[in-house]
Amino acid sequence: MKITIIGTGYVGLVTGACFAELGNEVFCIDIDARKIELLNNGGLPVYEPGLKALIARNLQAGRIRFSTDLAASVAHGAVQFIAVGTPPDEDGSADLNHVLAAARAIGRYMSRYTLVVNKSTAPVGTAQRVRQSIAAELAARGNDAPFAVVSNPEFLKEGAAIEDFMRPDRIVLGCASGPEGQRARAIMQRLYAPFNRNHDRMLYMDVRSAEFTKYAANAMLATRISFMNELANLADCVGADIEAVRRGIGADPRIGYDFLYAGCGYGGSCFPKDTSALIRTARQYDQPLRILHAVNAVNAAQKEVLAKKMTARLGMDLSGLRFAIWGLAFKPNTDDMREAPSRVLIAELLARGARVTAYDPAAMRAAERAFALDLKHAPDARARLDFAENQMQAVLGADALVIVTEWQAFKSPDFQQLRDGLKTPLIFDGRNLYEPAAMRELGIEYHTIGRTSAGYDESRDTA
Ligand SMILES: NC(=O)C1=CN([C@@H]2O[C@H](COP(=O)(O)OP(=O)(O)OC[C@H]3O[C@@H](n4cnc5c(N)ncnc54)[C@H](O)[C@@H]3O)[C@@H](O)[C@H]2O)C=CC1
Ligand SMILES: O=C(O)[C@H]1O[C@H](OP(=O)(O)OP(=O)(O)OC[C@H]2O[C@@H](n3ccc(=O)[nH]c3=O)[C@H](O)[C@@H]2O)[C@H](O)[C@@H](O)[C@@H]1O
Repeated sequence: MKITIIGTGYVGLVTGACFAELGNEVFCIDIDARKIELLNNGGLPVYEPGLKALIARNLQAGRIRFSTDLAASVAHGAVQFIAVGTPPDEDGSADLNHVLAAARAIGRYMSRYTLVVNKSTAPVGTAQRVRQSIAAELAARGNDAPFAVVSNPEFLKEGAAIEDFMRPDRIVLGCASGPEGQRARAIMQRLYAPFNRNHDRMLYMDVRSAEFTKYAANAMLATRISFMNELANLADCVGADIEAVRRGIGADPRIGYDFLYAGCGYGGSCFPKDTSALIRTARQYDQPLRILHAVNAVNAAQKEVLAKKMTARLGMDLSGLRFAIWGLAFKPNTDDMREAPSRVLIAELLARGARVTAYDPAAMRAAERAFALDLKHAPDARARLDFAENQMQAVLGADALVIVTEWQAFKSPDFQQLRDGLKTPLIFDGRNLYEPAAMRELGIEYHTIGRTSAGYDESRDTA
């Protein structure tokens, strides 16, 4: 099938590359000429495992191409995917400017039946606005080419994007009813057929429900994390081990094990933005989402938890101390620094006078850019932040190690070397990577998120 993808970010690139891999002819377009040039030269604007090779293979086979030429790209596809960003507006709502600009471009250049598929995460009612934008452009040039707009939200995770796309749990498709919807549905069914060989993963629904489903999914996942983070903080107080609790509740199939890891808060471009956008939608309808407000507030506080544990142990004034930070990206296997908990932690440590040496396997360059921005008005603090070439170098002579992202390479380090490298054998772990008992045996003072049970002093209990 001939497919156009508008927007070559995480979602557009993965969607385009995966459809090309299945034999489709894919035309990817972006307004960012630098990105397109990079892609045409074999580069990749994002770090995503496996994506570079997948794109290279399909570029060579002539099944995918990249351009800034809107007219040519719209002329190419019978199916046009919109996969542009929907960043938060100042009031937290989703900014639809990019989506509607893409819609107008389609309306400006299409000349035959076109199926427009919105993959960007956008509030209920967006497909309707996309439809209106296209219709207005068509009318302006007296063209009556037929088209349909469907909603096909994306559920991939960064770091596992290709696997998620190629083996989706479900493919949500929101179509209108009637013959127009039937035609769109048949095309999408054909396009996604290779994903449905063993069992049908397509979930058909009306457009507004599909749009809503995307926000509901992210809100549910964010809620699970904030819920566990609150329980972890309480577990620290009562002397319970949140890991044991996670296993204990996860064994109930009604709860399940996934997305119950306590930590130093969720980040990324999606949970923070999508929960805020849903809250904003609810406010518009005077139907406040009280739980989601709490989810966001808990997450904001959780990003401060590591710094709080550090000041409780080391005092409020951290000047004269140097901390090694392992992990800067908001999660492993990505270089994405958007809303990363490391940004809150490092800003706080620097504000308290500390020096910081940070290391991340993939996000160093992105981090340098992020901190240049965050610390624009604090050159003195910026001067106390540097980056190490590897994880052990960061640790050498540091007063403590702080773990913020759970990269595989941090899970089994040489603990003797780690202990000997640190000036003080002290670890603050925001991702609960190690067994507290093993750390005790090694003579390392180990602070976790909700795992202090073994060191709990029962004499603290009141009658
Ligand atoms: N990043 C992720 O893991 C996921 C993101 N989403 C959603 O997918 C959408 C896209 O997200 P990302 O790929 O992360 O965004 P991104 O910011 O990485 O990429 C968006 C791209 O769209 C381009 N663009 C903007 N306006 C354009 C226009 N008028 N014409 C052509 N290109 C244009 C930008 O230059 C940029 O390259 C968002 O709504 C996001 O919430 C959904 C699931 C997963
Ligand atoms: O809409 C989106 O863009 C995407 O948002 C998330 O994907 P992503 O943000 O890439 O990454 P996640 O793996 O969900 O992690 C998000 C954050 O939650 C944190 N997290 C995750 C799981 C957990 O148990 N505990 C926890 O603290 C991670 O450290 C990370 O900071 C969703 O998982 C995807 O399904 C969705 O498509």
